[in-house]
Amino acid sequence: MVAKQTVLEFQHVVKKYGSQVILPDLSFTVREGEFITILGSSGSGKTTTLKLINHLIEPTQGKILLKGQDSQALDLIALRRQMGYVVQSIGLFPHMTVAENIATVPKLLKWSSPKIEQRVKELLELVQLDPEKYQKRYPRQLSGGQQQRVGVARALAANPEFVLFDEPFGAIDALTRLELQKQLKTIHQSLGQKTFLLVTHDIAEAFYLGDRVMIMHEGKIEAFDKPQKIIQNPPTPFVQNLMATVKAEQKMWEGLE
Ligand SMILES: Nc1ncnc2c1ncn2[C@@H]1O[C@H](COP(=O)(O)OP(=O)(O)OP(=O)(O)O)[C@@H](O)[C@H]1O
Repeated sequence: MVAKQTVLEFQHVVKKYGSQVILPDLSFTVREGEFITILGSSGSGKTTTLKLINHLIEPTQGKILLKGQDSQALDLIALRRQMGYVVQSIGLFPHMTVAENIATVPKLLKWSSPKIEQRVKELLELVQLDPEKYQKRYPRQLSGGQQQRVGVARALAANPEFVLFDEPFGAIDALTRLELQKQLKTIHQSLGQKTFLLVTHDIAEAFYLGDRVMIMHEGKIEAFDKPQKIIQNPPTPFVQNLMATVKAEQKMWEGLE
C-alpha cells in the first residue's frame, strides 16, 4: 500500500497571549484523507489548534505546513477556500434559505447558477435532507440537528480538501447526536480523500469518529494514535485516568442492567 502524503504539519508551534502560554510546543503531522479527532478538557487548546490551521490566529513561533508549504506564505483566500469550517453555534445566515446558505462560497467563487443548484441538491442528499422539502426553508424552520446538517453541507460546498469541525454536535440531544456522528463517518468515507479534523470533549465521539485521536491537556499532546492503540496502551498518566473514567462509567451502566 502506498503511504498517504502528509497534508498538514505543525512544527514546534507556540501560541501565547501576552505572558499566558496556551501551546508551549506543538508538533504533529496529518496524512491525506485522515479523520482526526482532537479530544481534551476545557481550555486545553483544541480550538486554538483549529484556528491556527485556518489562520484565524497566527502562531507566536513555529511553522504550520499545508501540503508542504508554509501556510503563512499562502494567500489567505486561497487557503480558506481549501477549508470548510463547522462550529457548534452553526452560524447559518438567518435571512437566507437553506439553499442560499449552502451556496455562499460557490457564489463568491462565481460558479454558474445551474452548477450551484446541482451542488446544493447533491449536498442536501449527502446530509440526508430531502432537497425538495428543505432547500427553500429558513434556518429557524429547522431543528438544531437539521441546522447542523446544513452547516456540514455548507462547509463541503466548494469541495474543500480540509474540513474543520469545532464541537459540531455540542448543543444537540444525545439521540440526534448519535445519528449525526454515524452520518458524518459515512460522509467522510464516501468522500475518500478529504481530511477531517474534529474537536470534541466527548470521549465516545472522539474514539468512534477518529482514525487517530489526539488527546490534549494544557496545550500538550498526551496521545496521538489509533483509538484501539490508545485503549490498549494509554501512554501517560493523564490518558490512563481518562480511560479509567470510561471504564468506571461502563461499570455504572452495567450495575443498572
Ligand atoms: N483571544 C484570547 N486571548 C487570551 N486568551 C485566550 C484567547 N483565546 C483563547 N484563550 C485562552 O486559551 C486557552 C485555550 O483555549 P481554547 O479555546 O483553545 O480551549 P479549548 O480546548 O478549545 O476549550 P473548550 O473545550 O472550553 O472550548 C484558554 O485558557 C483560553 O482562555
